[in-house]
Amino acid sequence: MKDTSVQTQLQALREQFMTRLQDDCAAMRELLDQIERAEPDSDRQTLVLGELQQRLHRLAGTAGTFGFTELGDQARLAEHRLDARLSQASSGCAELQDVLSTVRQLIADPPLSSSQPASTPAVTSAVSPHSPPFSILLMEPNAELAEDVQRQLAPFGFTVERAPVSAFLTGPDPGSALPALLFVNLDALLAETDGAEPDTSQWAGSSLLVYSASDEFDQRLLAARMGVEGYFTQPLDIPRAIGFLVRVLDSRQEPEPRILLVEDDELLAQHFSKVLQQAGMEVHWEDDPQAIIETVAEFQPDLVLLDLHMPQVAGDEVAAVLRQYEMLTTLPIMYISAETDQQRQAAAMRRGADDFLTKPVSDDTLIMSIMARVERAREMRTLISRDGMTGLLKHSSFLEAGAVELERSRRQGYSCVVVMLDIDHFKRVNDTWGHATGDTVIRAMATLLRQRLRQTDLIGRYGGEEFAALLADCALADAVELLEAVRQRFADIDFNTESGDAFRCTLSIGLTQADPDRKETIGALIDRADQALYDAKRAGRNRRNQR
Ligand SMILES: Nc1nc2c(ncn2[C@@H]2O[C@H](COP(=O)(O)OP(=O)(O)OP(=O)(O)O)[C@@H](O)[C@H]2O)c(=O)[nH]1
Repeated sequence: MKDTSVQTQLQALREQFMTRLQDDCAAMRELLDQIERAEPDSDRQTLVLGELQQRLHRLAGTAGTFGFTELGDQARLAEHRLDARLSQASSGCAELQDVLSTVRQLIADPPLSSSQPASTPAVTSAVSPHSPPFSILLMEPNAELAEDVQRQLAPFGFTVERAPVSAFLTGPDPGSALPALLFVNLDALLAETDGAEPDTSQWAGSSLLVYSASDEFDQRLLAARMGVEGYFTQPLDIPRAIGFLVRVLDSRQEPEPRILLVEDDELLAQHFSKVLQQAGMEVHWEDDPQAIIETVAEFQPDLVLLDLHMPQVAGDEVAAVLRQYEMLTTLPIMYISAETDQQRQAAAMRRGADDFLTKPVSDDTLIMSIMARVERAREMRTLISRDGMTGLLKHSSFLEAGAVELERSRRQGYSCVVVMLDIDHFKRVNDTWGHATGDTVIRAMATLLRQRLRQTDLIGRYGGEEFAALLADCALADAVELLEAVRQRFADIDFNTESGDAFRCTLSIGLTQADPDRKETIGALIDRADQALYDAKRAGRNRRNQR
């Protein structure tokens, strides 16, 4: 359903554009008069021609966005003709007169009546409708394998239902909620369809993960055409599959994409902001390119959307400055510009950008291009910064992100709590039940932390069975309450082994508060939390201690 208040706001912006157009046309009329009064081929005339070209360029970029496609196209044509005239030293007077009279006609009677209303985004929310706990529907004909997968998923807090493979073709039960994720034996499914590509449309909205005995290209191609998010070969490496599955489900919980928009035209910026916000994104508009570094540090965008032609600093120069910072190497930069010259586009791209969208761009294209980039960048970032087994931040990434968060807490004056957690007598778990079971305990610990802590908290796998967390903007008393619940919940988990035995584990916790007024480093705070953890271990384990 479309959000009518956003539609009304977009319509209001369109009306503002029409009002501004009258002023723009008056300004261009004045420029045309000045050009005619100036000495032909004089510096003065060239200067004013340049100004007129810039105004036409802006009109070409904005008119289409507000639905006035024909006006935008004609402005672009006139801009290109003027550009050609300006890039040659001099050319026929008649040609110039012809362009100028075309512009005069265009602004005297701008083609507004034949316009389409600005397109409205079909995608109204990028946020998944599912909420945790996540449900997984498993379609595996082999009961033993199915039970094994179910058993290994149990400590992660996911609901795992089973269904026959034929249920894939009949679709979800009417009235029942769509599972967050389908985990399907592809070979068994293709046996049901005699090898034909199964129709997945009834499961749209569920993530699809498949496994197969085949690693052939044709089989993988068929899976790609079905839109699967993960493909595993058999025999199934269950811990690896579970790690992937947890990542897919986690990605559904990612915070909304944060888009930094650098655009000097306020009306366009407002239009893009509304369209992206309606699609579930958080948008920060920056009209001063010189403030970009501070804004990036503060807002932490997932993507920068850059206008190319801005009065003070060009978009490609901004991109080049951003790329000077090593930590911003993977930040996606996308231009959105009325520039259609392919050579200029390529030159701008070489300065470190990832994409080029040519204005006018439809709202749907804008949303889909941005979502595709953000999702890909998030996947890459996850691979680089996260531990494959648990999905938590790696040691070095935790320290890096922790330092940034502490800096932010100092600027904004809130306090943070740093926590160290360690599974008790973990060596015994490995020695008694085997390393694979030990891995399951580590994963369960990670999942529990992710479920209990907030999205904004940082959680890292600090060492083998040692975890670190930074709870942002959190009072010590709240942290104590939260971690006490984590400790108790962990002690309640029943771990089942392949041999049918069950066991439980406990956890020791050390925590300390970071005072925003004291400039302590993340390393110093972790040391203090670690000492508190050591005290808890010495005092008998399965307890929490603070310093
Ligand atoms: N299964 C598994 N074990 C790991 C992993 N990383 C580290 N370990 C094991 O974790 C154990 C840690 O043991 P210790 O540091 O001696 O401590 P502990 O047995 O947990 O005892 P306390 O911390 O004193 O309660 C070692 O046996 C490591 O081999 C891992 O990724 N998987």
